Formats: sequence, structure tokens, C-alpha cells
Amino acid sequence: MMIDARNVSWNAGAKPVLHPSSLTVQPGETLGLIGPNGSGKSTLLRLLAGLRASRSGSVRLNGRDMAKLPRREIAKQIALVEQQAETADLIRVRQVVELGRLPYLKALGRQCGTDHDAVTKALDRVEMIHMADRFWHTLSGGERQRVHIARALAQEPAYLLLDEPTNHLDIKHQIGILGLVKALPLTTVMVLHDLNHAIRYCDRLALLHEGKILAAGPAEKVLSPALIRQVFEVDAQIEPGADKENPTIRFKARAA
Ligand SMILES: Nc1ncnc2c1ncn2[C@@H]1O[C@H](COP(=O)(O)OP(=O)(O)OP(=O)(O)O)[C@@H](O)[C@H]1O
Repeated sequence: MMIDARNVSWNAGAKPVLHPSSLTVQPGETLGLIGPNGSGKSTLLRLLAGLRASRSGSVRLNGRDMAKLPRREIAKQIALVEQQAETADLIRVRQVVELGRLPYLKALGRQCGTDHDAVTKALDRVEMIHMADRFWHTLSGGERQRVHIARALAQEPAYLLLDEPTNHLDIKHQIGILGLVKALPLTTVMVLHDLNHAIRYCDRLALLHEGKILAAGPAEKVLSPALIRQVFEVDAQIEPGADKENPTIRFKARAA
């Protein structure tokens, strides 16, 4: 059970956005994609989700070439929450989450008790069950983000792919969502900007820079002060955490 990307790449017109890159998502892990704006993180995530066709190589889902798999079959395995995911306005929260059940619907499109339970459970997990009947357009940015995550959970995927899942969330819900994601018995890939969140909530990190995976592995290998300086152009100090827990990175902006 894994997603295995071999030599995948993507161009926007003539401009290479992701140079040929390889990355294996290991079963059960939480893998963080980190890197500066425009480094290719979302592009790589979409390639891993089978939503963007690679110019080279292949992405294999549990050993099968994803380019040859029906979309519905992929959707039963992989749920993706994109940045700024849009939803039609005149729809209620529960209906948004029900969209996650589409890959399972039979020909007549009727939802059954299992679908209803999966939707309720997903809303409960992101603490949005009390807003199940609210209209989408009445939600705050953070509430919308939690509903999108609930939609992905209702899909009951084996792989959860999240692009900046803490966007719009206050600190309580940032920690809540990341803790929830880490605790789920799923394989997760998430794009994160907060390097301290990446250390705390990911088992492994892949650092992207200018469309290339510069390093991949455990945080202590990937996040050295030298690499942080090279990629993010900030000076950083890595301090050991209390009780030898996760280290903390402190940043110092460089003088211009
Ligand atoms: N459809 C597209 N057409 C043109 N350029 C694109 C397209 N998609 C991505 N790009 C460009 O490719 C580069 C990488 O984009 P991508 O969204 O993968 O970066 P990212 O690392 O996720 O960035 P961010 O942290 O800002 O979200 C950017 O310079 C972006 O402008």
C-alpha cells in the first residue's frame, strides 16, 4: 500500500515547474512537503493525487499506474484538500461533506445509512457537527477549511493529501487539525509552511526548492541551519525540545 512517484515532472508551458523527481509515500506515515512559495509543492501534491498528468515517469498507487486507473477508483483511495478549494454557495455544510461519498454512490445516486454515518462522523471529527445545517456562504474561512477536511474524511480514503490544511485556522484549530490528522490511521501527505508544525506532526519531510526535491527524510536530517539558509534565506537556530521531544526552530530575518 503506497504511492510511488518515479521521475515525475510538470511544466507550465515551456517553464519547468517540477523537474524529474521521485518520492515514495510509505504506508501509514505522515509526510510533510515543505519549501518556499512557488517551489512546486502543490504541483507535486497534485501529481501524487493523480490530478495532474506527469510529463515523465509515473505515479503508482499500490503498484498500479495511476494514469490507467479510473478516477472513481482513485477517489476511493485518495482524498485531496486543495488550497482555496471552492464550493458552490447555496449548499449546506452537510451537503458539502456528502460530496465525499460520491465515489461510493450506486447508479441512482442514493445515499445509504453508511454514507450518512460517514458524513456525521467526519463532521464530528472536525468539530463542525453543530453547523451541519448552515449554508456554506455563512461560514468563516476557518470553518470552511474544516468542512473541506470533513469532506475528505467522509471519502474514507487510505491516503489523505492536504495542501496547507492550517490555512485560515486559529491556533487551537491548527493544533486540533494537525493532531487529528497525525492520529488518523491513514497515510498522509501535507504541504506545510510552518516548519515547527512540520517537525512536530510529520514523520518525514521532503524539502522542495526551485522545482526539485532537495532533501527527504526525518526532520533532523532535512532541516539543518545550512539548508534552511540556502532554501528559505533566513538564519535559523535549532534548539532541542523539552524532554528530548521535538526540536524547535527559531528564525532570525537576515539583514537586507
Ligand atoms: N497552471 C499553471 N500555469 C502557470 N504557472 C503555474 C501553474 N501552476 C503552477 N505554476 C507555477 O509553478 C510554480 C510552482 O507552483 P506551486 O503551486 O506548485 O508552488 P508551491 O510550492 O505550492 O507554492 P505556494 O507555497 O506559494 O503555494 C509557481 O511559480 C507557479 O506560479
